[in-house]
Amino acid sequence: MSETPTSATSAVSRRRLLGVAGAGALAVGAAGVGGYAYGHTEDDPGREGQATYPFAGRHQAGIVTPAQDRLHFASFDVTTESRDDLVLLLRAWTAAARAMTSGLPVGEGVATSYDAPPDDTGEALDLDASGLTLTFGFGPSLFERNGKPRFGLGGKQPKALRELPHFPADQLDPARSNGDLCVQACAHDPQVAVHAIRNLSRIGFGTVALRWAQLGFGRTSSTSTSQVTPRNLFGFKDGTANLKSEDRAGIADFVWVGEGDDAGADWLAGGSYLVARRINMQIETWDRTSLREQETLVGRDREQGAPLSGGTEFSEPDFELQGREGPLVAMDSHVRLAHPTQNGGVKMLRRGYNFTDGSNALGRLDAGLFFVAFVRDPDQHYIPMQTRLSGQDGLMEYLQHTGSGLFAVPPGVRTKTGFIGDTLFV
Ligand SMILES: C=CC1=C(C)c2cc3[nH]c(cc4nc(cc5[nH]c(cc1n2)c(C)c5CCC(=O)O)C(CCC(=O)O)=C4C)c(C)c3C=C
Ligand SMILES: [Fe+2]
Repeated sequence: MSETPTSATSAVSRRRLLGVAGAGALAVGAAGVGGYAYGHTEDDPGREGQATYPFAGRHQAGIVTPAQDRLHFASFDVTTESRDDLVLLLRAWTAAARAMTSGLPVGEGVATSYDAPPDDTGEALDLDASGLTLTFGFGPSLFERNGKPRFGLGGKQPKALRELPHFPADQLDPARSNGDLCVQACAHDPQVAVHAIRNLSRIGFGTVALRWAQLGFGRTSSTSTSQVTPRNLFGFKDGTANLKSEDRAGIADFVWVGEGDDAGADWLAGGSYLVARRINMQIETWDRTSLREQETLVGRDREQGAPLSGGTEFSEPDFELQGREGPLVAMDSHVRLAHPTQNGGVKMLRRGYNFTDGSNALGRLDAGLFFVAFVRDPDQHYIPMQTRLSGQDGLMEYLQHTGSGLFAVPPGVRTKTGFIGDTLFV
């Protein structure tokens, strides 16, 4: 559905661009590809299936951008203690991100010395930008480790940027959790997303080390009303009641960090917080559960995604409506516990993906949902809801949270000389 590029100019492969423009003329050629130049529209999330989304802007791309179908998420640890080296890396990542999101190869592409490795690893050379967005975040450990400030960032750590607390039933694997930096790469084509993380990782050699990574397929949320609601691995429509980019007031209230939200971290204004949770789903047990039980646990019907209180997919659930055995939308159903009316009016922008990572020792699928959400304040807009769900949600019987991370997502790069995180480092 989202695989078809809608922009004729941007459906041009990197190889053709090199052929036409030549390596030395890349910057000129790039301006015509869309997105590489600074012609972005402030706050415009773009259309579903677009082949290029602008990299520069007031906010980073990949948040309100219509969720692409593929994900490669990576978390890195910084291996240097030099602030200058870290800033050099962020500058180099910015240049590479500008190029790759425009459908261009990294650096000089393949047209470098025969005696040296090419700047770009090459597997995306025949592909266009494929709607690639790269969204960067900073973990709490970038600011402080073992009680000591790092990189001169003492005093700049946002108050809400702490490791997420232990939630009931968490079974977190430290090797799949946290990290100093994160990059969310989303694209229509998985090879483009993987190419992006691989090249950023390669550029970072000697400065950062990959800590953990997650591939995702099949978005589990819509972030625009123009998108069809996808399904998760339980077979249910997921994303129906998600916060959508067309809800400008909702996005302003619940996604973007505002000026003055945190006086000690004004650099984060225009940014957001990214919550990542790797949630394993007991697929085999679910597949032996009756449809009645499945729908009761979710609070919606499987076919249409309509609330069990009646109506169609986008009808508002009626939590008061009683059936023969109690409320039609059960007290411990996922939808009731996650609904804004049960959470002090809180709405959330979810942007997760299905995943399968082979099978486990019991011969069961190691599969689930890589939950990603962007929130303005994790203390108000994520932690209370997760506490409620982890403790009371009937679905938890089928879920295991195995990975976790919280990252502050700086605002977008706004100037030609700007770089990711420049509001924090300059
Ligand atoms: C803490 C936040 C949430 C986690 C973690 C989470 C995991 C999770 N969700 C599903 C399946 C569905 N979730 C649905 C709705 C929904 N989920 C959350 C939050 C979390 N989900 C919210 C805020 C909502 C919207 C509630 C509302 O306003 O009605 C749905 C219904 C369809 C929809 O509205 O998106 C499904 C289905 C799974 C399987 C899962 C963990 C693996
Ligand atoms: Fe959910």
